[in-house]
Amino acid sequence: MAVSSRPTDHHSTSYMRKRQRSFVELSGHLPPAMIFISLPAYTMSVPWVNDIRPAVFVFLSTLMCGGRLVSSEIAQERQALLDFLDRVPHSPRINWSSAAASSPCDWVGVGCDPTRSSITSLRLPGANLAGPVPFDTIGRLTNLRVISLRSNRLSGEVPDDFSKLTRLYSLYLQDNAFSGEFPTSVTKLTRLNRLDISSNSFSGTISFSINNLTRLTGLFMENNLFSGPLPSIDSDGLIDFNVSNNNLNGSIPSSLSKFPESAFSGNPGLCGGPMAACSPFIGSPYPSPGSPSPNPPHERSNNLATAAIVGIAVCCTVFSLLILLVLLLCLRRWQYRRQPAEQPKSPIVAAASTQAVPGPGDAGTSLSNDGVTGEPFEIRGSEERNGLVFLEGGVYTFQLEDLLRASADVLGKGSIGTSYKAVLEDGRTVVVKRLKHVAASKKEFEDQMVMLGEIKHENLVPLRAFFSSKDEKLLVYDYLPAGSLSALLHGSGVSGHTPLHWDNRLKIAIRACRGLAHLHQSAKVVHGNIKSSNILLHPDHHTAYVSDYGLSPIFGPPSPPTRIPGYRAPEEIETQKATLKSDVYSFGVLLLELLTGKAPCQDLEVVEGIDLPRWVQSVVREEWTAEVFDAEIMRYNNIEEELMHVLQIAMACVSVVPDQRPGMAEVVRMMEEMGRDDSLRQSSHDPTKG
Ligand SMILES: Nc1ncnc2c1ncn2[C@@H]1O[C@H](COP(=O)(O)OP(=O)(O)OP(=O)(O)O)[C@@H](O)[C@H]1O
Repeated sequence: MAVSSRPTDHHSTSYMRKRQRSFVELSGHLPPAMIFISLPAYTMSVPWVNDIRPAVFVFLSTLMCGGRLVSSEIAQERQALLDFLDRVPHSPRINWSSAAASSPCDWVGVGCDPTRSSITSLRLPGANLAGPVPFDTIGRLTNLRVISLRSNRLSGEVPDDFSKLTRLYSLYLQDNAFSGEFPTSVTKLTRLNRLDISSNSFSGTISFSINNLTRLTGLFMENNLFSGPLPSIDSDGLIDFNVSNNNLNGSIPSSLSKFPESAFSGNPGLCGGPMAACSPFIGSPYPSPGSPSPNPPHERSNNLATAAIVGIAVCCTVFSLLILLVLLLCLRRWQYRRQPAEQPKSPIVAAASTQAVPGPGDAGTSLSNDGVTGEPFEIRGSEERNGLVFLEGGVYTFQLEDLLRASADVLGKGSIGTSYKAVLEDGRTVVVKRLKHVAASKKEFEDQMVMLGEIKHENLVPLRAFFSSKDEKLLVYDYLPAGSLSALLHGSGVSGHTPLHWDNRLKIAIRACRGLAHLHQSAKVVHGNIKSSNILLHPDHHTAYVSDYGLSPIFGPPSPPTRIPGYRAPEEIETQKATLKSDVYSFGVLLLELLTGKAPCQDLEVVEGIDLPRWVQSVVREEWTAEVFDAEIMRYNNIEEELMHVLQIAMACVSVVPDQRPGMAEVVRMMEEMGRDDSLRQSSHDPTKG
């Protein structure tokens, strides 16, 4: 077959697969321009399309470029890229082909505009690039919006012709060996939104011309050798700023004093702002050009007698020590008062943060998407950033643009959409759920999300943010690296099945039902989709968090037909409406799943899994109760009583008649009755305790 005879390159194939998974590209609801971008990525999954891609490219280019084979602009940009690669040592995975029919838009790390007529992004993080960036190579790519050359071994100065990249809005050069003075060429890029030159060897003073970059939201210059005073930087739009670990000195300009101490630490000569107060001898911040320059210290000293200077110095030192002492005391009092009001760190975020930052080679696979925009709107208790609404108590500071640029892996396709693990440029990981077939109006959707965002419980996965436009509905959650109960019990994809002790099963059950009881009682919210893939776990494998709650109202009734039938109560299947009591039924099935280790029926058509309640009933009726339990947990001693107790609770939950099922609070009470829960209750507020 043509497919097998075609030479394949492992790296480019895996890159293309990653491109396919970018959640922006996988849209079924994107604006037409974005669908056009997506098309090449989609087609990669069809092998024969891959074979005819070069021909199709030539044909389309001919059409679009009025008969010319490739537009002259992209041809020049293509040559600039080849010149760059020719002169810079690089990893073999960058296999850009100089063959005439090869479009740069299909090359690893290169992104183009929707008409494929110009190159708009160059992302080569961790690509083993070494040595200086040659002049007159990247500088010729004047249509670039994003450059990411981070985590390489690039050295020397940033070429002057970077100043020609005036359309650039993100420049990531961190984690290289660049040196020389502050790269003033970048201060001509007035559209820059993010500039990261951290972890390099830049030296000298930070140029005041940085103030030309009026659109900056993130400026990262930490871990360099910058010295001298910090210029007064206009920080109105700046959200992220860092100059830590340099050799800067002098007082921190008031415009920057809103940033935390960590943004300045590691500069022993810096003072003022969030750092210790300056001594009266330390000059005011680096003046802006044009402002009268203060007398240099040596001139002043010439005017004073040595004895007077010594006298003044001693007095001032004593005086400043006293002031410092008073300030420290005030600070301690202030911190003491502030402590109880501080937002507790979410255990989920803590768990997520234990996840390693992805390797440099993992990133840089998604496209920015100018097509996804939402009208700004105001919602009480939330913060809107570029269409992305962060809900109350939010712990994230990224923007929609960052999310769209993040590399994304499909975690799974569920009944209501697809979930992606999105790794942001700064290494943070979140889960983005892209919903499909939402029936609610924009207002209803937003109201429901804001209401869900207000629900807080230690066993519920909090909804962090959402995005809503006519064609697109996205939800953002914390990423839980340990995955779901379903994956642990039944194995998932490559990860095989992991044994789960009875103790842990019991703790998971108790914690999940506490989360559900909170939903039902305090928030009066029906979960609507309880199942083991919606019970997410802490790496300790016994702390559980219930996810995906309260989404039913935005879909129907009828509820999405693809919901797993094995968890659905008989009346729910009939009426297509989830209720508090149908949740109890689903939780009963979940308990049976924990007891039996068997997966409930997944699909009514393809017989997969079993009708757990009916199967358990039939086995128990024939007095083979012991056969019900998972052989894996039967290895433990003295647990029979607990097994029977949980089995009874489960069977009560799966009663056919809804009124005969207990309420969720009652289920919690019965589960806690076993007396196994004391340690849980103590530790439940402290995620560090087992
Ligand atoms: N916050 C998260 N952290 C880690 N994994 C998650 C997270 N949310 C979902 N997942 C996992 O991603 C996969 C897909 O989840 P998704 O919720 O889209 O589908 P589902 O749970 O299988 O079905 P449904 O859409 O009906 O809830 C599942 O294996 C789920 O356990």
